Amino acid sequence: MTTTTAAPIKTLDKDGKEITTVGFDRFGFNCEVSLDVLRSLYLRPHYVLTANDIKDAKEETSHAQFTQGADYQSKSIYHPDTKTISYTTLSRFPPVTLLAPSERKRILVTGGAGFVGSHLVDRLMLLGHEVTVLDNFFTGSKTTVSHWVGHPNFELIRHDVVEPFMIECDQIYHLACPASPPHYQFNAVKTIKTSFMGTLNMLGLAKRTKARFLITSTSEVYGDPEVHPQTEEYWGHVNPIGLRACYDEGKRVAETLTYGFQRQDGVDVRVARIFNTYGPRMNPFDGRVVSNFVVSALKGEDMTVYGDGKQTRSFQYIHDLIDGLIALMNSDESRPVNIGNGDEFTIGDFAHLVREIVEKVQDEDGVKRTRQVQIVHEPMPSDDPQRRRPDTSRAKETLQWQPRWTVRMGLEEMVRYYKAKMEEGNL
Ligand SMILES: O=C(O)[C@H]1O[C@H](OP(=O)(O)OP(=O)(O)OC[C@H]2O[C@@H](n3ccc(=O)[nH]c3=O)[C@H](O)[C@@H]2O)[C@H](O)[C@@H](O)[C@@H]1O
Repeated sequence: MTTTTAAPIKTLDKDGKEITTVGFDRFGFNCEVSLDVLRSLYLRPHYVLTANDIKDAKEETSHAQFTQGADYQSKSIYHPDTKTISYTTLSRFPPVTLLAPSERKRILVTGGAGFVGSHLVDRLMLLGHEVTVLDNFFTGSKTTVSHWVGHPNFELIRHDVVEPFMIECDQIYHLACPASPPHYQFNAVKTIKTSFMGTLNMLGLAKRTKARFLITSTSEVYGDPEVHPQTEEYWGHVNPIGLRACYDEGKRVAETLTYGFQRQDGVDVRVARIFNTYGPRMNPFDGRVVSNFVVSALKGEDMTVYGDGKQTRSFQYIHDLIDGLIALMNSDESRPVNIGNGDEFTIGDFAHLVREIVEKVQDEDGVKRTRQVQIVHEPMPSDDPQRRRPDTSRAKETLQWQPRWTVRMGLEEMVRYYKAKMEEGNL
């Protein structure tokens, strides 16, 4: 194994201050953890260990620039000659806070093996809580949480939320549902069933256990919005019979159910409306714009912009979202809350930014490009929203939450993550 000598890359927030921790101590719930420890769970500093391969030594150095310190990542060892991969389990788990039994919560995370879920699980585990993950692995993957398997505070259960599930718990984060347009449109009936029956089952569980219930809703409840930016008061503009309806209307009915249980049964509910979010562990093939652009650019393939590229999105980094979800869960705010980043880009401009950042990382790591990737256009999918930007005044006021990560900083980290995956043979 090579020793790492590279100087750490500083991660700066929107105000130019260095980010060394994420989370905060608020609403009686301390969720602050070291960024370095979190990164060691997803940036895989030693993802490849093959005998006498000089290229690997260089890779270790480049990833080490982002992950100084602890290494708690389970190792995936790729053998290029036989195209096989061997996994080792951890000999040691990352240290988790030792909480008094009265402070330790039993937390259920549905969809906990997905992109957002796995980051939430990392945070809750490091904080010392007992975490149970439910996932049917349709879009989630066991590898996202494999570093916790075997830990006494952790349980991973294959279960589809359309079926009831019994457990004793204090908090439920209900995330389970495919979120990328190609995935949720793959089986539209199943998507709406997941939103409706899954939420019904989890609300039933919350009612019985008196657990606090948080649902991750979406900016898609606003449809193709006629109001810009979107506040929580806006009722939306959704085509109820279009291709996106299975997701949009599914989440709208899930919100309706949630407030039904609150009014009728006194269930303690929280509703997060999440705007476009990106980060490591996004399935590289899930078809969303950030992963598509980064993966194409890294592979030297052309990036595809749908339509003329004038439609807009506002991109939030995963750690900001997790901060927002935890703040909302532990606050007293039971109205819907937008969680998103206000930095709005046209998709055309965003493609240029991604290409620039991929080239920067490749230059830093000494990767030679044979040509510059091109930005090409394809027809726009139906009902694609034209503009989207959150008004996050409510989150700022009631949660004292604001996004800290710049889109550029988050993208750089994500590029390094996919670059590692690529060299591991996983892309
Ligand atoms: O990423 C998310 O958080 C959201 O992704 C989707 O919503 P959408 O905004 O359509 O996300 P993308 O599929 O990433 O598309 C964003 C824009 O980029 C365009 N796009 C996408 C992919 C691509 O390769 N090229 C491209 O131009 C799309 O047409 C769209 O205008 C989901 O519907 C949301 O529920 C989810 O929360």
